[in-house]
Amino acid sequence: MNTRLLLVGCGKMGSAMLEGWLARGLQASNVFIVEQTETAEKLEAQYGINGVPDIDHIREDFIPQVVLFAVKPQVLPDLIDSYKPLVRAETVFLSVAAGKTIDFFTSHLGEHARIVRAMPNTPAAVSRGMTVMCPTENVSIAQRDMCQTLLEAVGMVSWIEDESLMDAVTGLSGSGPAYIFHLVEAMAQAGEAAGLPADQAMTLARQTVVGAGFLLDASEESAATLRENVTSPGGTTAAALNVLMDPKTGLPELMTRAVAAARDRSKELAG
Ligand SMILES: NC(=O)C1=CN([C@@H]2O[C@H](COP(=O)(O)OP(=O)(O)OC[C@H]3O[C@@H](n4cnc5c(N)ncnc54)[C@H](OP(=O)(O)O)[C@@H]3O)[C@@H](O)[C@H]2O)C=CC1
Ligand SMILES: O=C(O)[C@@H]1CCC=N1
Repeated sequence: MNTRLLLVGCGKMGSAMLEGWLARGLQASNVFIVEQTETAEKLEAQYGINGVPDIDHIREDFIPQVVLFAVKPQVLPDLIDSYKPLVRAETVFLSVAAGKTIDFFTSHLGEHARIVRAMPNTPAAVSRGMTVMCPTENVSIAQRDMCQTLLEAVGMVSWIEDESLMDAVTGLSGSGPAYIFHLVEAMAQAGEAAGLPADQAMTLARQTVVGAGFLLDASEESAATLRENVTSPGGTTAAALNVLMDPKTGLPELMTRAVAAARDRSKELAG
């Protein structure tokens, strides 16, 4: 947790990771954050971290080991070239931007730049994230280990060699937390439709998803077995699952389309 880190963009995903790292002992003095002026000032007040409005304001003797791009993919083309002076063997560029390919980074930063394309998710804020990473060949073992340590501090890490899978990763675990939050909304809405008061329906939906998540985490059983444990033959759950598991109109079909839509959007964001 002593990595010298330059965090470019500290919005929802950047701050989710940062909060996880600070909770794990990342030293604020080892971090610079590039953000719009007002946000930089707020972050400085909130975390005691050096916040600067652009790369030109970084202390000259600050040589980052990791430059983490956590800005929207759409703004990356405008700012990426200004980071070229930071290219050196000891610096790895870690991007979490959806869709932005390794080719995009090498075309702007040059072939010598060491790049790791990553896809985390927001549960990183509570150290329960899922991050998948894909490195360029020139990323050293030590640099891979450094990225692994950073991201492992905020959840689980997995590496892939085939970069083309990053779009599917984005569609599943990158965007996935939103599907679960929407499930809570849908369950609450359904509870209301079944006759419960709105606030009670939301409490029940929320706690059911939280409880099921904890059970999944604590148990060594598969998701299928945990589902079966709830399902009495001829009972209420079976009646609901007949609807949810319908091969034509059920959740698997709907989820397949949702993940494919996210995957396809990730491909488009490559630009
Ligand atoms: N949110 C998520 O669940 C996940 C997001 N990602 C990826 O993370 C990246 C960030 O997404 P997210 O955090 O949701 O987006 P946000 O808009 O919340 O965060 C981006 C931040 O970057 C700031 N910013 C804009 N321009 C610059 C600049 N030139 N220099 C420095 N900072 C700048 C924005 O400031 P301002 O708002 O003032 O413009 C904002 O605070 C995206 O590429 C996304 O694909 C990956 C996995 C999950
Ligand atoms: O919605 C997005 O584009 C980003 C990438 C994954 C999650 N959020």
